[in-house]
Amino acid sequence: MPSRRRGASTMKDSKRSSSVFRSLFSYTRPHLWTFLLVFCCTLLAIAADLAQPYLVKIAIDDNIRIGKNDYHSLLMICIVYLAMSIGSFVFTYLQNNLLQFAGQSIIARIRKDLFTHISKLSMSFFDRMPSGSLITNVSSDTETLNQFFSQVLLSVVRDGLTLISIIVIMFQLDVRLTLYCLILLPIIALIAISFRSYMRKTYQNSRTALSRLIAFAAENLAGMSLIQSFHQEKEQQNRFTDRNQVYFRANLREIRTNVFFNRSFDMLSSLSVAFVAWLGGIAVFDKAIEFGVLYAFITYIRQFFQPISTITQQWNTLQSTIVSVNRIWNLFSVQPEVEDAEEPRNVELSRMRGKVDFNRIQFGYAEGSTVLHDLDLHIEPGEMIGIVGTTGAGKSSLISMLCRFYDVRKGSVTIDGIDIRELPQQRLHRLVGLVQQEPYLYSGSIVDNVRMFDETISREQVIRACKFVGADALIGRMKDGYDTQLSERGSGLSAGEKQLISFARIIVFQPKILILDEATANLDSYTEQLIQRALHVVSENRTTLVIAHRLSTVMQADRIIVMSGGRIVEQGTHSQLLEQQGYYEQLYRHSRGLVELGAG
Ligand SMILES: Nc1ncnc2c1ncn2[C@@H]1O[C@H](COP(=O)(O)OP(=O)(O)OP(=O)(O)O)[C@@H](O)[C@H]1O
Repeated sequence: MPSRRRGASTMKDSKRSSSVFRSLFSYTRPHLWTFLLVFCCTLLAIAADLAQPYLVKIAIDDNIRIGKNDYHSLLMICIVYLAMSIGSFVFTYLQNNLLQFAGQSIIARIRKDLFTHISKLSMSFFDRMPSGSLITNVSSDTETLNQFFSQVLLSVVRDGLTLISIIVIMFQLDVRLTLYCLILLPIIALIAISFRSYMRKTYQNSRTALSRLIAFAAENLAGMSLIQSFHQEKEQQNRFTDRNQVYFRANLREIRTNVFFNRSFDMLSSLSVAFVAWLGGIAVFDKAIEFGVLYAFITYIRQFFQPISTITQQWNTLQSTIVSVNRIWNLFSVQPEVEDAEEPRNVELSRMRGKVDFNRIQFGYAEGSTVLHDLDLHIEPGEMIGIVGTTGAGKSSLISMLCRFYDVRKGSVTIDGIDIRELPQQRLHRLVGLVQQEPYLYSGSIVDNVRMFDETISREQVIRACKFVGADALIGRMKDGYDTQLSERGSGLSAGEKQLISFARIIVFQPKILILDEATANLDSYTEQLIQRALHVVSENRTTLVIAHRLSTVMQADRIIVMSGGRIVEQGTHSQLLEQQGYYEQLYRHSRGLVELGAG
């Protein structure tokens, strides 16, 4: 029964939308007084606006036409008219500013909460969610919400009230003429409704074309080095031009539709003025109404179309607000898969020794697939473990278990006998330090990058750490030394330089357990020596796990773990493993170019 199903899903959608909007309004609660003030300002601004034609009507009918030559009253009316204009200006100014203040404060709060929420989510979430889409959530979706407060809400209140007030005043001026004018209402509604859906389509088309264009540009900028090295500039320019053209055309169509809609309303407005002038003119000839009434009527009928046109146009913004709010609340409703225990164990970090045990763990990223099989590994405090294995063997997955980026499916990971699920994650991450293959540097100074923006760590501590790992000389050569500002992702620094800075981070944060993921891959031999020395320094008195493709990196390790297909297949020192003449020995010989892996 498709129709019944559609009905049910529509009900579900509308229930969801209403609950989403309820959550949105919970953000508005602290600003209720501001909104009340905005409402009062709006009322006063509308009153001041609408009083003006009425004042002219009084001037015409009660002063000018009768020929009383009552200069005093006329002057008073002019002064009140002027006061109304100033009042309208002041109240509209206040209304706009207050509303913008409340709207921007709400959006800033939502943006902050959203960022905080996202940063607490588990790695499995980031595996599923492309970062481009998250950027859209944090930036443009919240901006659309802002439009809701600054445009839609304002329009509904201001234009809705204006419309009602105009109708009331028109009825008060002349019932018959008002009723004639209201005949136009169905025509207006028909035009508004038919334009509304067309405008929505053109709006959506142009938004889609724009986001495709942005996504394409972002992807290309990120991969520019690859494009240039493959001489693909021309091809990419052509592809960009195609997308640019699509957006250009979609945008023009949207603008054309808007202009056509606005002009149609203007025409309708002129038509109704002609209509009122004709009917009202006859009524004035017949002395059924006064001339001033006709003047006020014509002015009001002109003002009548403006709010309808604005409200109709806000419909699009309201639609995109609903989409954005839904997207934002979808994100808010995602719960982290890895969570702190209800009553986490509070351990003294300085007392931890760094004994690590993987107790028969099993893990897989997706249901039905297993990446780590019943893996058992016990590491003594201060021991240096090298982890080797071919691509996809499960090395990084094993490390992710210790960092608790994911939770094990079976078994447990313990540090000094404590299950890491019982530790607060914040403590765990102070206990376990990770240096990735491509260390991530943020835009900011070197000092801030080393202390990860933690102001409790002093500049002196940072400098000491950099000296300790041998990064001091390199930083000294930079333009502003430790205050050198790094750009996004630390571009401008070599891989080795980034690596040294990330080692300094480790020294500053003093984790008891250190993980190095391919830290010395892709380095020239001089930098590698530098890094090896730094590695030696930082791993002292720390339990260290080093993942390496190049066996030379881990030959000095206390123990080498050889992984294959998510299992530990061999372990021992370099010489013990060579003696065994097993898988490690094959890897070793392969790495020295003696045999092909798997041959024989
Ligand atoms: N985020 C993920 N989502 C789904 N599957 C993943 C994810 N990360 C890794 N895998 C899969 O898990 C298996 C083990 O991958 P893992 O990255 O742990 O291997 P690795 O030994 O570290 O490999 P490499 O040396 O290439 O980094 C692979 O089959 C891989 O495709």
